[in-house]
Amino acid sequence: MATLGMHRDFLLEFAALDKPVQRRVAEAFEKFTAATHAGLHLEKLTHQRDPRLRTIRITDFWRGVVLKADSGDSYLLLKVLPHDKANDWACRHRASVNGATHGVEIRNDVALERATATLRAAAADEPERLFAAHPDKVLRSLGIDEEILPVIRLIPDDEHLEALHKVLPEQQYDVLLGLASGMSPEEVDREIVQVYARNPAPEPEGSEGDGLTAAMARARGRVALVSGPEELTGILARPFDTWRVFLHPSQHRIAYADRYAGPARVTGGPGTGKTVVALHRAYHLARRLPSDAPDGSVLLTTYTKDLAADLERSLELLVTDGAVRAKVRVVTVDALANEVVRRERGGAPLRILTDQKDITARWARIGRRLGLDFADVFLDQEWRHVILAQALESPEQYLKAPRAGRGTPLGPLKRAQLWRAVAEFEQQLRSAGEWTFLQVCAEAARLLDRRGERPFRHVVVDEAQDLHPAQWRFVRALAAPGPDDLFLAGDTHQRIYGNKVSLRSLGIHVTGRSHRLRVNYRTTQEILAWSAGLLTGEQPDDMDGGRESLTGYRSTLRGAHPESRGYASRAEEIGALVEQVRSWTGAGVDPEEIGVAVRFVQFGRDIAQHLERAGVPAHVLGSGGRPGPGVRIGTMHRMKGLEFRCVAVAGVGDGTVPMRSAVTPAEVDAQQHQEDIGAELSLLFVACTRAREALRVSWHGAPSPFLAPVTAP
Ligand SMILES: Nc1ncnc2c1ncn2[C@@H]1O[C@H](COP(=O)(O)OP(=O)(O)OP(=O)(O)O)[C@@H](O)[C@H]1O
Repeated sequence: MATLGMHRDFLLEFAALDKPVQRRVAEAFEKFTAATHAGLHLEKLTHQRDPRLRTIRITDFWRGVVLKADSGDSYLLLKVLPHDKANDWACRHRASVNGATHGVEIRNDVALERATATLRAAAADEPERLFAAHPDKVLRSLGIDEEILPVIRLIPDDEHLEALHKVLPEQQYDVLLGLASGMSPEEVDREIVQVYARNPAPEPEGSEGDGLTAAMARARGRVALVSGPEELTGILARPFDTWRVFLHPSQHRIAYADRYAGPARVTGGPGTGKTVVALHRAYHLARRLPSDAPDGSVLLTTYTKDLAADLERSLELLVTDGAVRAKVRVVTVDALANEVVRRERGGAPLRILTDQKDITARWARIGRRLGLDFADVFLDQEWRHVILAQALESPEQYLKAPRAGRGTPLGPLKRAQLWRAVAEFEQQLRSAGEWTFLQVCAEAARLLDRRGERPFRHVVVDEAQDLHPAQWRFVRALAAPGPDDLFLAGDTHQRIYGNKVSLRSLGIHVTGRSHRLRVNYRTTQEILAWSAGLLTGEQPDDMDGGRESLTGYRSTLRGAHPESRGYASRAEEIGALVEQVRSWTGAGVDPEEIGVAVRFVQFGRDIAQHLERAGVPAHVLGSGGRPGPGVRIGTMHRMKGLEFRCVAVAGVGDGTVPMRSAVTPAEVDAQQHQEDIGAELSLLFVACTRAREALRVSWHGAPSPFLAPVTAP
C-alpha cells in the first residue's frame, strides 16, 4: 500500500484557501490514499536541488508540491501554493534524513547559502558565538550535519538563530533552539533527539531505497502519516485544528503510551499542550476499551465549569467516531461529587454554600461566641488546609496531625479550642442542610469507598494543580488502582487556589511516570520570556516531593516585546486601553480574539462600558449567557485555560496585585501569607501567558511589586 504523509505547513496553507479550491485540493490528494496515484501526473522541474520534489496541478492557479520517494510508494504532501511560487519552492528546497533522529527534514538550500554569506559578514564584527561551548563532535552527535555545522559556527546570538528558523533543516533547528534555551547536550539528546528517533518506523517495505517512509514516521509533529481516505478527509475537514493531527513527538509519546503501570502525569509551562495531551490520552484510552465496556468508562475532568465545557468542545473535534466519543464522560470534579452524594440522598439538590464572605462571617461569629483568640480567616484556613485536607474526624486525630504549610504552631490546648470551633461550624451546616464543595467531595469519596464502587476504568484530570486533597481523595476513589487508572495534567506555576498537595500522601504514586513538556505552542518567545521573568527565583513544589522549574521552556514563535505602562489615573489607564483595543481591531484582530484580564470584576465592567461607548463590543466573562461577539473581559481567575491573540492585563497596581483582601496578613499566619502572595503571583503569570501574539500590561498609580523584575530599567 502507498504511504502518504502530510506536512504541517501543507495543512496550514490548505486552511487559508477558499472553499472551492480546498475541494479541488482534497480531490487531488484523495487519489493518493485511494491508491490511484499511478495515474496522477507529478511533474518534474528543471534546475531542481532535489529531483524527488514534484508538483501537481490543482487548478490553473494552484499547485501542490509533493516529495516522492526514490523507491517504494511513498509521498509527502509539502505545500500548496500559487503556480509560480510552487515551482520556485520546489526548485529551492531539498529533503534529507537527519543523521541522529533519522527523521525527514526539509531545508531551503538557496536561503541557506544567502544566510551564510550574511552571517559571515556579521561575524566579522561580532566576536560572540552562540554555540562556542559545544564542540563539533557533540553537535554532530545531535544530528547537526556537515553542511550546517560551518553555518551555525557563525551565529552570534539568539536573534540570528531565530532568523534561520525557516531556513535550517527542521529537526536540527529544534536541537539548536534547545541548546540556545539552556538545555545541556544530554538533555537535548534525551528530550529531542531520542524522542524523534524513538518513533516507530512503519512497515519494512518503506525502509528500502532512500528510507523516506521510515523517515516520515520520525518527523512526527511536522509530518503525519495518513492511514486512508477517511482519515485524509477528516484532517482536511478541520485544517485549523492542527493539534488534532500533529502532536510533537514528546506529546505523542506521553499521550499514546501503550500502558502506564499506575498513575501517570504530564507537567510543563503554560501553552505546552498539556490539555491537548490529556485529550489525546482520553481518546486513546476510550479507543482501546473492550467493546463491551459501558459508555462513560473514561472520565475527563477538571476544576471549573468553563474548562470542562472547553474540553467537551475539543473532544468533539478530536473524536469523530460516535461510539468512541460516548465512552468518555466530561464533567467537573465538584459536579460529579455532587451527583454521587445526591444519589445517595434520594436525588434532592444539595444546598451548597459558595459565598466565601458568608463562610468567613460564620467563623467570626463562632470565634466570638466561644471566646476564641483566632482570626476568622485563620479558622477557615485551618479547617480547609489541615482538617479537611487530611480528612480528620476526631479531636484525637487532630491533636496528632502534622500541620505542614501552616506558620503558627498550635499546642494541645489551642488545638482543642480550634476543634470546638470546627465541630460547631460543621454542626451548624448539618442542621441547616448546607454543604461546602469540599465537604461534598469528602462525602462522595467516603461513599464510594464504603460501597467499594469504582465508576470509571480510567480518569484523566486537567489543571490538576488546583485540586484540594478532598477532591483528590474523591478522584482516587473513582477508578480502581492499577494500570492506566489516573492520568494527570497540570503546572504548579499556575496554581491559583492555594491547594498544595502531596500526591503520595493521597495514595497517588506518579514517580517514574511523570513527564515534562517544554515547547510552548501558544505564545511567542518574547511573551514567554517576559512572563517567566515575573517568576524569577520561584520554584514551586511538583506535588511529588520535588521542585518544578521552567528550564528549557521555549517557543519557536517570535513576535513583538510585551508592553508595560503606568498611568496617572484610572480614567487615563482605561482610555489608553480602549485605544489599544481599537488599534488591535483596526489591524484586523477580531474582538473575540482579544482578552482583557483584571484582578476584580468591577474594573472589568467599567472597561466593558468604556469599550462599548467607543463602539467596541465587549463581553464580561461569567456574567451569564453564551458570550456573543466582543472583546472578552474577565478576572484573572476566569482567564485560566483560555487563550487570545492579544491580551491586555489591566489594573496591575500596588494594592490590587497582589490583592490585599486575598492575602492573609503576616501576623495571622506568616507562612500562609507567603503562600497567598505566591498564588497571586501565579495568577498574574496565568493572565499574561494567555496571549498568543501581543501582551500589554498596565496600571495606574504605583505599579504592582510583582512587576519589578520585568520593568526594571
Ligand atoms: N502539537 C500541537 N500542534 C498544534 N497546536 C498545538 C499543539 N499542542 C498544543 N497546541 C496548541 O497550543 C495551545 C496551548 O495548548 P494547551 O492549552 O493544551 O496547553 P496547556 O499546556 O494546557 O496550557 P495552559 O497550562 O497554559 O492552560 C492551544 O492553542 C493548542 O491547540
